[in-house]
Amino acid sequence: MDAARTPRTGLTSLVALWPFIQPYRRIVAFALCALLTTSGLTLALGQGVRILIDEGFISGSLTQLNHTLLVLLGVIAVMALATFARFYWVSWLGERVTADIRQAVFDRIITLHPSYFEENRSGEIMSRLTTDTTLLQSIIGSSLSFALRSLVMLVGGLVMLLITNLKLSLVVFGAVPLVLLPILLLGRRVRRLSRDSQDRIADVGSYAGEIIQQIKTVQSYVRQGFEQLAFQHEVERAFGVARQRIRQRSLLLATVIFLAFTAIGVMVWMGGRDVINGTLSGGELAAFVFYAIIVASGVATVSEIMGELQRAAGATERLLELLSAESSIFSPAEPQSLDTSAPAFVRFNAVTFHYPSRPNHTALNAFNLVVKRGETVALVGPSGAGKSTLFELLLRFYDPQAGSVEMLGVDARQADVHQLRSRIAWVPQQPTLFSNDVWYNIRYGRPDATDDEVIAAAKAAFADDFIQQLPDGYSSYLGENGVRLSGGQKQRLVIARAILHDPELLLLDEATSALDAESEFQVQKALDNLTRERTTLVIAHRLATVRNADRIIVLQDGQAIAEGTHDQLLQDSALYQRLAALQFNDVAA
Ligand SMILES: Nc1ncnc2c1ncn2[C@@H]1O[C@H](COP(=O)(O)OP(=O)(O)OP(=O)(O)O)[C@@H](O)[C@H]1O
Repeated sequence: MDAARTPRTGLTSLVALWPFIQPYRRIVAFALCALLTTSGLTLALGQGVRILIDEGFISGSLTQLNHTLLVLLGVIAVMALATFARFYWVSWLGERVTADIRQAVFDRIITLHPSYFEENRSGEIMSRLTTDTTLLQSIIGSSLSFALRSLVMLVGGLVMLLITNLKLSLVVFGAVPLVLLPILLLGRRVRRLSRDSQDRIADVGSYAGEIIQQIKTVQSYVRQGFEQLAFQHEVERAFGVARQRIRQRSLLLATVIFLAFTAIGVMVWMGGRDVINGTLSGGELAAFVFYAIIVASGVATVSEIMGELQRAAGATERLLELLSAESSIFSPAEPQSLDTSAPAFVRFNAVTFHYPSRPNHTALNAFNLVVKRGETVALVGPSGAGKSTLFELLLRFYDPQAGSVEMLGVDARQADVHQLRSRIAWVPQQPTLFSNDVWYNIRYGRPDATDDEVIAAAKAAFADDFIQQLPDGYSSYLGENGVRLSGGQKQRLVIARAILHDPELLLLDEATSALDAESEFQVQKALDNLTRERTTLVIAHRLATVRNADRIIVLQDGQAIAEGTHDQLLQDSALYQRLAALQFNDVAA
């Protein structure tokens, strides 16, 4: 995602995480108690050190020494327990909240209108779902608790410093602005670079994702070398930004440590003079140094974690962007119910439509069509005529800019989207299979179907035979998008899926890729079973299909320019004649 497109709201965007943390308030409270306990006890250790030195060593009392050590051991044991509780619950919180965020983001993505994914690369969205959420997990699950603990220790340490010795404390306080100034200056730069760094990593991910998906094309054109170089470029760009970021952070860290420990050195030197003069006890100086170190490391940790928090703020922003994306396709509050007795199953009323990404290119132009129940209508036309677009509108992936698409007497925009889509089965030109087994893939449109029903559907799609021959039959894993099947087999599987789904309206985009005669024959038989007695709109690429259709619509430039049967159109339409000769190899044409 473009860094410039999202506003940088800084750490305040972390506040937006609260709704996700809020359900676990009790655990937060519990973790905070544990955190306060460990911090408090660590601070108390300083007093232990003082007593140990002043009353144990200096007074030379062995019993006092033993006694002090026992108390100390008790404190250490409680501290260990509280640390366990703090670590466990804080990490738990990180994992839990991240899991919830992932789910919320996915829940949102899956309902978004398809054109959203034309504007945003899927790799980027995936990167948000994985990289950004993982970052949040490490922040909520550890950095935040470190930061809180350091902050508590910092404040507590400062108070204890004041109590222990006022004069020396002033030295420490004098050093604080010196330490804070570089943090503020460098921290801002770290934040900007963090966001850039995340963006570059998302680029790397989406680049690799695309290449892996297209691996066969890449290898067939022997473009591995080129892709390696191109990927290297992406990786190096990401590394370049990351290097700048870590350089700034290292600089930040080194500056802070140098300044903080210089201040401690000066302080020890001054304190040492007071001990020599007898105005300060050895134990007091030791306790003071102890607190000063706590304060210094507190400042260092907080400054380091500031960088982390900035990154988390960036990640949160990116996730929130996704979470607040609104689908432009949704059901009305009170949807009209479909009229199952309506004579026209589908009706396009003067539909004019352009894809959101191409506002100047009309895909459908005042298009009219009525499809009666039970009718099979074939769509024919040159490439880009708008045939697939009709399907996309019927499935309500998009809404037309003018006119209306009606199903069973109701404008698609007034109907319940789920109800509308559940009456349709869409068989796209490229069969889509999920990386799962045959059962899962055939059942996709009707998850509650029994095994027998699945097998019956496979038989009707002439797929049962080849499925039986797969290594594990119906339980065979098909690989990503069914890479382990032939083109004709994939087609028959998706036909089986549609048969099982048993829709009232079938939208069929016949495959153009040529199958061998035997495969073709099998697919054709499967399709016959699928389209029988069903309202069907088919983008036709086969002679048999146009011959069997009740009506053929010839499309050109988003308009229906002719209509009739195959024989009529061969007489009347020059365009149809040409298409028939080319696409259907119809010698009569
Ligand atoms: N997602 C999209 N975004 C932008 N424009 C699109 C999109 N899909 C299709 N188009 C454009 O809309 C017009 C109609 O496309 P459509 O896919 O409906 O044609 P088609 O008749 O199905 O063609 P083909 O037979 O080649 O599949 C074309 O000019 C195409 O470039």
